[in-house]
Amino acid sequence: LKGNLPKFGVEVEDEDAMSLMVSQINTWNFDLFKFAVISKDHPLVSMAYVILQSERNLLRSYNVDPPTFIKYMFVIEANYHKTNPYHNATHGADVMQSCHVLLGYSVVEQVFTDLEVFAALFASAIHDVDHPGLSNQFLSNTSNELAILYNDHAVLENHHLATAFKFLQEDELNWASGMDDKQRQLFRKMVIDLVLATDMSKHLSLLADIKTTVESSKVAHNGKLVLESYNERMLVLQGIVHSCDISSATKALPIYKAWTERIIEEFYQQGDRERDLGLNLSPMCDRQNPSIEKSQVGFIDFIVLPLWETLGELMFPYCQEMLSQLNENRMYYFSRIPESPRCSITDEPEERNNLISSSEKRKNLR
Ligand SMILES: CC1(C)CC(=O)N(CC(=O)N2CCC(N3N=C(c4ccc(OC(F)F)c(OC(F)F)c4)[C@H]4CC=CC[C@H]4C3=O)CC2)C(=O)C1
Ligand SMILES: [Mg+2]
Ligand SMILES: [Zn+2]
Repeated sequence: LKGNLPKFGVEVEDEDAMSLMVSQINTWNFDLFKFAVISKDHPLVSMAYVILQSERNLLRSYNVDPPTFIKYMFVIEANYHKTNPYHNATHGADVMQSCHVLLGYSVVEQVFTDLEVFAALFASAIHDVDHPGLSNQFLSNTSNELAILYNDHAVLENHHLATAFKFLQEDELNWASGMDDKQRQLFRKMVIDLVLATDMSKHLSLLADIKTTVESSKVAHNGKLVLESYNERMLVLQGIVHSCDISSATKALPIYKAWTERIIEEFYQQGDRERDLGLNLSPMCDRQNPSIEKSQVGFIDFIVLPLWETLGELMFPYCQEMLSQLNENRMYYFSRIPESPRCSITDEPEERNNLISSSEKRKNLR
């Protein structure tokens, strides 16, 4: 099945522009939005092919037939909703590329087996497939069939996994047929553990477990992490994938702002539906009461910074650039938090006299 595959997995207009972008594939500030345009709106197919085939040669290591893998990735990409402002194929490609960068740092390189690296990159690529642009809470509150199917537990994350593995059952998409049973079983177990760890309701327990590992982790003399058990190794990989899933605030400001606009619009669209359904609006979902700057500062302070600080300790001296960018980005939004709306009674005395008292108003209205 050695069809002559295009160099980047997909046909592109401008091979030179694509080659130039691909030469930046190992950088943290890779511009996924530009890549989505240059790849002719196939950012996930081309990202997966470039990383797994050209950069890491992982397809060959596991007898994966490239044309079959590409066909599979086209189906996965087509099952990310293009209409989602945030949870679309570009986000999947972004998390995969971010993961590729972190797994390239020498402190973790050679610590993980090829199969573990393959599982983490594949999990990143499929981790939000068929995302409806709505939260687990919304699906449960509205008794969505997915919430019924998965009993309100990690509903979206279970659905992303089931969707990705269901396609793998189809003969013409089954790129894993070349792996031996033991490898395929372990690969499937790891991908499940990794995608389930992207459920934000698991964030605090995952962070606590990673902190415990950081305290106990022995960094070997060669500066490599020493991770004994499967659970320890999986914990670090879960931390890496989850950190990449909430890495937008660690990227260059223009990229971060673009992701923020997208997630907020997606939240607003959910809020519009909650309003129509007479439900309480979820946090940050009310376009009539925007709180973008405060939410970003809160999200950074409560969630992103604690996680990335811990990852920075685990992978020291790496991830320092992310932490400094994160602080810079925090200041950007913090400095733009609008001061609380001025109270109705102005502090200019003459104006105050013009304001008839509310009881006067009420009298006039009678
Ligand atoms: C209200 C606060 C002061 C205190 C607080 O408790 N929280 C958390 C909160 O309310 N959450 C938890 C995270 C949830 N969440 N949020 C995502 C997300 C992504 C990119 C964002 O911006 C930018 F980086 F692009 C972003 O910005 C945020 F400010 F909205 C949120 C996703 C993360 C992973 C999986 C699916 C998305 C998911 O589950 C949403 C509910 C606060 O955020 C601040
Ligand atoms: Mg998700
Ligand atoms: Zn995600």
